[in-house]
Parts: sequence; C-alpha cells; structure tokens
Amino acid sequence: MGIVDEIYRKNSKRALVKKYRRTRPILSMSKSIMRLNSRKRLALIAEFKRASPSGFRSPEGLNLREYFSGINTAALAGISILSEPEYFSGSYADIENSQDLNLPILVKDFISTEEMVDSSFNAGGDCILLISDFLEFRILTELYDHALNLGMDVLIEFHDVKSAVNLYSFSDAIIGYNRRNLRTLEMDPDQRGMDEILGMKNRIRILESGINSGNIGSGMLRGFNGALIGSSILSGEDVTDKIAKMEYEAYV
Ligand SMILES: O=C(O)c1ccccc1NCC(=O)[C@H](O)[C@H](O)COP(=O)(O)O
Repeated sequence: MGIVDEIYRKNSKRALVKKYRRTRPILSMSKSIMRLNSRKRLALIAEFKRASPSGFRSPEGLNLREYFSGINTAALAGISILSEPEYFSGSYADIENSQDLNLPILVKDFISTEEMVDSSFNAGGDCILLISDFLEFRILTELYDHALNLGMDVLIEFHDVKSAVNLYSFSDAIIGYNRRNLRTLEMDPDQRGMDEILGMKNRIRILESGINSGNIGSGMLRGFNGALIGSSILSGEDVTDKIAKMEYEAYV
C-alpha cells in the first residue's frame, strides 16, 4: 500500500472541523481563474505546505501569511493549502487563519467523505480537491455534488489517464493534471495525461507539480488556464514574476 492509500485509509481517524468557523462568504476559484484569463493572464494557484512525502521541506519557520503576502498578485487566482497533518504537517487551522487574505482557498487534502467536505467548508475553504486516481466514480460524484450544494468549487485532479475517462461529466469542475504519479511519488516521464486534459475542451484546466523557474517557460503550460505551484515558490525561486508575465491564449 502506498503513502496516499495510507492517508485515505486513516481518514476515518482524522480530527474534523465540526463547528462553523467561516468568517466570510465563499470566494469562487473558478471565477477568479477566469477573471485573470479574461485579462489574458495565466492563473496561478500558489500552494503552501510544510512538508511532503516526496521529500520537500519548507524553509524553517516559514510563515504562511508572510509567504502568501509576498507573492506577486498580478497572476494570483487563489491559494492551495495542504491540510493533511501526518505527511504534510498541515492543519485545518491553516485554512481558518487564511480566510482574511480574501483569496479563494483550495483545501488540498485527500477527501473521501462528505464529512471531510463539510470540514473543509466549516474551516473556511472555498474549493475542494478530489483525486480521481484514488476515488471510485460513485464516490467522486457524491462528493462533487455535495461540495457544489455547499456552494464550493471542486478541482478534480488525475495523473493516470485511465481515471480521467469519466471526468468530462463533471461540467462545473476545474480539471487538474498532476504531473506527479501519486502512487510512485515520481514525476512521471509518462505525460500522456497532458494530451488527455488538453483534449477536455470548455473546462478550466490546471497543470500541477514540478513547475519551476527552469521549466515554466518551456511551453508546457500552453493550453492550460493556470498552474498550481508549491515547492519552487516556497523555495524562493523566481516563479511568480515569470508567470505574471506569461500570456494566456484563449483555448476553448
Ligand atoms: O508532493 C508530494 O510529495 C505528494 C505526495 C503524495 C501526494 C501528494 C503530493 N503532493 C501534493 C501535490 O500535488 C503538490 O503539492 C502540488 O501539485 C504542488 O506541487 P509542487 O509545485 O511540485 O510542490
């Protein structure tokens, strides 16, 4: 069993936010991305995490609020916060404490129950992540519908093209292609998912993982509405200024 399977297995023991701790109405991640695209800008979702199973460690003592406040806002559509505690050293408190930044918050977690969707909502999240490589279509549908009923956005991400076949039916979902294979934790050289997601017309498409100052200008973002970037920004690479200068070409 891989680390991500282990994380999902432990979900039943996770401490969830049962009380309503929202301090503001929901902010739409989808609308924020499209607003930037309408100005011909690629949309950045900047991610905060303290650690990750593939070995990332954020700089000692990095302050979440200082991190986000220091990001070039010209391309910033929203923020992603890892809330999983064991392997990412995250917490729902990070979500709660970020609401007053007034940026759409993607709750980056391994959600598999409606209670976890409710917890993300109660903590102040605006968008949830669902990972189709690990969720049966029935569960994916149930959680997607539940999140939409709460007024939240949903980012459904995949790596394995086999788990992308049904994603077209989630008409309001943001679709993400994760370059990292979450079963091997490797940045997979098999990037067939790129063709798959670029074939999904009329969907907001986000490229995720391993985007850095060395490859951001390589053309790999062509066809995407935006990028979800964590490690390279957290490590101080000049990525946000680069993406702020990159033009988004309207793709249907
Ligand atoms: O990053 C990992 O090691 C990881 C392992 C298992 C599940 C998820 C993992 N990361 C979550 C993400 O998808 C990335 O944090 C996100 O795409 C940003 O990637 P990066 O810019 O490379 O930090």
